[in-house]
Amino acid sequence: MAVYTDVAAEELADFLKAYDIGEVLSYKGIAEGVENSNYLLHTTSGSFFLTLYEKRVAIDDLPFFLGLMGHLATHGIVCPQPVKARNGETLGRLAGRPAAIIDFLEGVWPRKPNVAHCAAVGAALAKLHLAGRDFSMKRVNALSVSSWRPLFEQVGACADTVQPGLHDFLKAELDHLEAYWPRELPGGVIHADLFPDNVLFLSDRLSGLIDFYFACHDFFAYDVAICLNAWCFEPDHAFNVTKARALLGAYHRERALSEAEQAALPLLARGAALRFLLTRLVDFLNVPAGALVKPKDPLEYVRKLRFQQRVGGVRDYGVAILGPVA
Ligand SMILES: Nc1ncnc2c1ncn2[C@@H]1O[C@H](COP(=O)(O)OP(=O)(O)O)[C@@H](O)[C@H]1O
Ligand SMILES: N[C@@H](CCOP(=O)(O)O)C(=O)O
Repeated sequence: MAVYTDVAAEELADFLKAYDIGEVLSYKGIAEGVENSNYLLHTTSGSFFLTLYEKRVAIDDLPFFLGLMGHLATHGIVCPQPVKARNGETLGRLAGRPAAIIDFLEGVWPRKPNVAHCAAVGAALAKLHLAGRDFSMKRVNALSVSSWRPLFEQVGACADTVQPGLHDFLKAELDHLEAYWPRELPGGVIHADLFPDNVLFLSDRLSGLIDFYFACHDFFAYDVAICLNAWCFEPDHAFNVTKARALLGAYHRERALSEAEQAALPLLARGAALRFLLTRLVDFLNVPAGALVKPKDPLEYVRKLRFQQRVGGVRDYGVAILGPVA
């Protein structure tokens, strides 16, 4: 459950006066997600999603996120569209937080992703990267390699209360990544959080991408690495090369991964694992009093990072070097 900010019915009714989406019939806090306060909103005009943006979303970044969703839709990417108030604005303020209403997408996120899901996500990610090439707004990745040491220092010795020895493990990994992080790879707009809970399916068809609140400019292959970690491990923590091959192959057919991107993938996957390990650690150690949220397990990403540390090359992802696309 992620509701950090409660919304009183009177506040909501007043907020909705600025919109042309009918009268409230019901609104309920959403049990999923950990970053923002989300409500499923039913009005006499239909179903919507109301999001109150919390600590990790900077208000100045919201025009980028909301503008990106609008831009991607013009390129055929199915994603939520921000609802404009009568004054044309997509961003408002509710219960003391920046807030927006976006349309509700039908679909279910896969709790047990299969190989077909991984192929669909690989293709969708490549299409998203291509669609973002002419998006005019820019946003630096606030959670790239330069942000990881401050997160590590914020956690400090408390890391060892989560797992003995974790502090030194994190420090060694951070030193390595800062020393070897790639300087130059193809980049552009990336989603940066395309986990299964942010990809909706209707039956076996991918029906929508959601949660663009970490979207930014960074290496395309880094976004691929995030998906390798998020989609290609089994509940018993084993890496599934069939899923990885499906995801990488589908991506490559839409947007060819260069040899340099393929060579960098294992290191990028280590960085992607460390990034989510650090934010999960911070959240795990700092659950706000009274917040209705179930923090995600940092140790899941310790295991994923240890796997990625042992990867020697893309062959360990089940693919030979991906050649030119026919
Ligand atoms: N526009 C939408 N349409 C349908 N479901 C949505 C939409 N946005 C979010 N959800 C649902 O709410 C959950 C939490 O949303 P998400 O944006 O991931 O949370 P957070 O704001 O914490 O990142 C998602 O996993 C999904 O199930
Ligand atoms: N996907 C991240 C945390 C952010 O999750 P969200 O559902 O709030 O977008 C993770 O799994 O650590």
